[in-house]
Amino acid sequence: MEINFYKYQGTGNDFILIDNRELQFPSTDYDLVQKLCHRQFGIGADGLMLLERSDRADFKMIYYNADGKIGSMCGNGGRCIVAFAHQLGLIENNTCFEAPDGLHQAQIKNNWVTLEMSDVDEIKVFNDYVFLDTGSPHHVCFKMNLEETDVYQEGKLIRNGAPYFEKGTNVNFVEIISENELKVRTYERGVENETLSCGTGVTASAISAAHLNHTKKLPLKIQTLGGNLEINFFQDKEQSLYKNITLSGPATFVFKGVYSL
Ligand SMILES: N[C@H](CCC[C@H](N)C(=O)O)C(=O)O
Repeated sequence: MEINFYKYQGTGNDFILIDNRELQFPSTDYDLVQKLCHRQFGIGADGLMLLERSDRADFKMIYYNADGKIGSMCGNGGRCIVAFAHQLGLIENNTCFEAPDGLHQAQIKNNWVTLEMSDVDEIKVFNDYVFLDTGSPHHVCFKMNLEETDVYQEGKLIRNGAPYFEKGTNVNFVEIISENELKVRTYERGVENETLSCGTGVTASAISAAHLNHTKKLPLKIQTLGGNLEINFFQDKEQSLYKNITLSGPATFVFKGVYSL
């Protein structure tokens, strides 16, 4: 069997994309997904996405983490699948697609994709961290010096510890740069490592920073190891309600190929 795939990256968060409108991909073969994502034995990626038909939107996004398991929402992946649908000629500049956490509106201009994220109406603030769900679960903590943070070791401990344990969480470390700029580094569950960028993580970090009054202006500009992203939203702080949240940044086609089983 041959698998035609496309490789995309959004600020260095990289994905294998497969056009599965004919449902030819063995979508419950999680070992195969893990193998395809493997950096030494496969194509190599942080995650894999299937583009399928949807009966209520332009297309449907199925997302797997690099460990082969079905993941929750992926923000950079969502931006990349919009660029992929555009490359396939499936959409023009505006789209609405189905993702693990519901319907998403998005816009593409050249290789810049603006993706509307799910509303956030629950933010748990603890002494030394914030927890919220932006389509995927995120633990957010603030650091004075991100360059010196051991994201892998600290992230792994938090991801596997209480109260998350096996189900896990993604873990974000955030440094405030100015009233509308942040630096974010993320340990991703399902990849079980630091990735160069995490879209739902950057979204969670931006909302947490605004919620704690660390930032004052919008849009927020976020630096990740793999490039810059932008976050905007409407904020009703008293209600802990954040809506019309958008994540914007580049989504780039890298190469396509054929994998033989
Ligand atoms: N890289 C992704 C997050 C993937 C979510 C995954 N790590 C999980 O929690 O299942 C992003 O850009 O939002």
